[in-house]
Amino acid sequence: MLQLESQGTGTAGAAAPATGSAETAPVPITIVTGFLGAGKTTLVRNILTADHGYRIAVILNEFGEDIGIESSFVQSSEGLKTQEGEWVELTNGCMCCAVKSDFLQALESLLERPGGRRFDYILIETTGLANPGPIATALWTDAELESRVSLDGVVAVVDAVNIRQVAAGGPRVRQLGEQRSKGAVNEAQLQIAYADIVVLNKLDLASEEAVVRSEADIRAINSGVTVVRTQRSAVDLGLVLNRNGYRWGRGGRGGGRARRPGLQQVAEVVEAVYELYEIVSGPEWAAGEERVTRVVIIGRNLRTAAVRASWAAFVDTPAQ
Ligand SMILES: Nc1nc2c(ncn2[C@@H]2O[C@H](COP(=O)(O)OP(=O)(O)OP(=O)(O)O)[C@@H](O)[C@H]2O)c(=O)[nH]1
Repeated sequence: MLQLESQGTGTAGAAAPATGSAETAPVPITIVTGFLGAGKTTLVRNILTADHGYRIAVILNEFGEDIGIESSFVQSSEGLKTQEGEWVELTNGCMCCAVKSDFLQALESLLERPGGRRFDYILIETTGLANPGPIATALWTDAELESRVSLDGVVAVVDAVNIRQVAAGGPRVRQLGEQRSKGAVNEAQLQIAYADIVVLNKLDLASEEAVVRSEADIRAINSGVTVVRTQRSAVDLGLVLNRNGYRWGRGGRGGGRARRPGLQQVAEVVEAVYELYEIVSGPEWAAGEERVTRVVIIGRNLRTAAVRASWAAFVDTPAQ
């Protein structure tokens, strides 16, 4: 069943800055990912220029040799120039920094700027070929950083026209179907798999049939993800910021639910994709219902005997 949310143009509905938050509260981070040319920078620019009152810092995570494209967006929109690794202040108080590799260093330099004002929000824009998993993981493997920032969510921008194939000046390359060496998963799939929300962009260029097909492709990878249709990445910012999706601590996604006393009788569902996991409270156990733990593992070329043996060793009881 499709669960879709249509979105018009405009960025109305931007989330207001958290009120009364302590100066020491962790700064939320949203990772903006998506395949080459999907509309990531357009989304980041929309967020930076929307009337939300946030003081936002953006880290453009550039792994390639050429950092010209993203920094030119800083220059053209604000008339500023930036060197790699240098923070540039925009006219509305937001900051921008392009880094080739070590975004953690950029994050630390941002948090430790002497006399620097505190930021309400941090965006990390990945390159189109990035796997967002290690970036998210790095945020919770750095114990020092973890206390000062918190991963709020992962937004994947998807090009509704080219999600299946790119025909730019060469052989037609299928973004999702592109074959990789044995065991490797392509980045377009990983970006969708890690996402809390998919911004399905370029609706002006895609037929309704292509959009519906794209939505089905997305759901096949990440069935529970929120999909928002956009043109020019114009999305209600309330949907992408402050999702509070990782409230359960290391790597956990809580779906915004907090554990409360008195709810211990509910079943918990843990859904994990690579390093990230989501914990969602299910319904209460019914009277007399057998309380069992089930583990469902989905993957390719799984060796059942090895998985069972590994599980049995882990729990120290025979697997059933
Ligand atoms: N027609 C159309 N063009 C769009 C839309 N969204 C973005 N674009 C254009 O698509 C191009 C790529 O957009 P970007 O926002 O730079 O995409 P990106 O994902 O940051 O690209 P890379 O950083 O190169 O991977 C730009 O020329 C945008 O103006 C849209 O909804 N419709």
